[in-house]
Amino acid sequence: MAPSFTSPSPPDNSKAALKQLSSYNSHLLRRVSSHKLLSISSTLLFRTAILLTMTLVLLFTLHYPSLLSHSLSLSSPHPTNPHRSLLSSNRLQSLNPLEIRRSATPTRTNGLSILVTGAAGFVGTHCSLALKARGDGVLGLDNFNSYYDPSLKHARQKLLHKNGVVIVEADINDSQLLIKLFQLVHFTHVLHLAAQAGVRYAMKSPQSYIQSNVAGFVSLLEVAAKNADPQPAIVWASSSSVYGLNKVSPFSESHRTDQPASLYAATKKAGEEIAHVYNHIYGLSLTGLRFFTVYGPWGRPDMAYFSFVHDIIEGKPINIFSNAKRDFTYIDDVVMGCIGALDSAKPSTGLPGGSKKTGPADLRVYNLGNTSPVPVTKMVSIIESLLGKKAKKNVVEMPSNGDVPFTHANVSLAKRDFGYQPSTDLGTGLKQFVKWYVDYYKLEVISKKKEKAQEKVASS
Ligand SMILES: O=C(O)[C@H]1O[C@H](OP(=O)(O)OP(=O)(O)OC[C@H]2O[C@@H](n3ccc(=O)[nH]c3=O)[C@H](O)[C@@H]2O)[C@H](O)[C@@H](O)[C@@H]1O
Repeated sequence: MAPSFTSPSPPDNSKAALKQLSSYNSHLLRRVSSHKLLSISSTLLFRTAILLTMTLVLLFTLHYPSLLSHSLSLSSPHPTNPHRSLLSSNRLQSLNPLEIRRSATPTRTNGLSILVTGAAGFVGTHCSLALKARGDGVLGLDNFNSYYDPSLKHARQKLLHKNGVVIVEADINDSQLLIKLFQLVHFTHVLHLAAQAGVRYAMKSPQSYIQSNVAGFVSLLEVAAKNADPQPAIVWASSSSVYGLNKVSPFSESHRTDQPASLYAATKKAGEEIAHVYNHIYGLSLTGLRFFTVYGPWGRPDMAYFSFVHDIIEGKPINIFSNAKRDFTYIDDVVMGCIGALDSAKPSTGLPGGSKKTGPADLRVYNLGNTSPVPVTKMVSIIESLLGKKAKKNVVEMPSNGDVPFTHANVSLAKRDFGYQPSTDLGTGLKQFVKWYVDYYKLEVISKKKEKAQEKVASS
């Protein structure tokens, strides 16, 4: 009998087998489709993640271009700080365009519109007041740093505010903010006085000099050359200290300035070279003013005459560097010099957007001194007689900390070009300073007394 290949007739449990098979199939199908689903969804997830990342990067770039521009265009020695951009955008939002424009708009025909950097500083305050008083538009900028008591800077700010000058609180390294200011106002001029001052402090805090006097200056020049429309004429504060170890006296602008004695002097000299570059490439009109030991009311507490008055009143000893002489220059004379430099500056010749200049522009440098050096010992005896009190004097050797033994300005160039003629001798100028000092600090004492009296009333 041939083997029968006929399958045995299905057993009776065929239905159960079918059920099993279909359940197996559907299980398989479910596994397959869940695998498919898994791979599809993971692809989707991957793509969505990429899309999301790209969107975020795009949004970030659009929102914070300052991060990129800082790292690309600023030659700041400091690493880019993301907080700075956030700070900048906060400051941008807090700007009041109406107030800014009102402050910067001249009130006389053909008046200038001037951005004064370092407006809460000593020279900045006096210049801003004088410019505003003659009908120019003035907007101040200051970072109110704590190199010396910021309350004095705020008191100067109050004075300026009373006289219609607004100060924007910001750093000159904040290029986004500078750009915004130049968008709001078509400044005809910049009086750039913001700087890290002080000769001897450079040994303690060298980086602050680089940040303000080099990087900050470049930041301002970049914006003035590339973003301002029209490009403003810029007058800025250099220093007598650029003469360094020069022995030829009186100091004239043609003398050598390649031997600075301090980092402060070196950064001011660097500023003069940087000015040359921006004048050469972009046609910025640039005038550097070499100030000679400027003093007067609302002055800087870090300077010798100021601290001597303070210490003599307090009965504290003072150190006098033997044989030191300075061409002390009174603030009102310096203000006249700054205004003369602003008025005589020819316009910049570059086109906005950083295109090359259309012709040569002004590149000038002037001494603003008093032409009459006085020994520091003499300065102290004038203060003693004004205060009616003797100083406790320690006459010591001049320490080697960047100081130079003497300064003496030849100002014939400034006289020729804008009529600069200093007219205040040290005795007259110090008298004005002491008068201010007594008034200013007496008011403080009175207000403290009042405060105490009020506290007593409140506690009783
Ligand atoms: O002409 C300038 O370019 C510079 O003038 C001043 O620098 P400086 O002349 O050193 O002014 P002070 O610090 O007020 O010193 C005045 C004189 O007093 C002397 N001095 C200073 C301090 C001290 O304790 N004792 C002392 O005899 C100094 O040697 C100097 O001869 C400013 O502080 C700088 O910011 C400015 O740029």
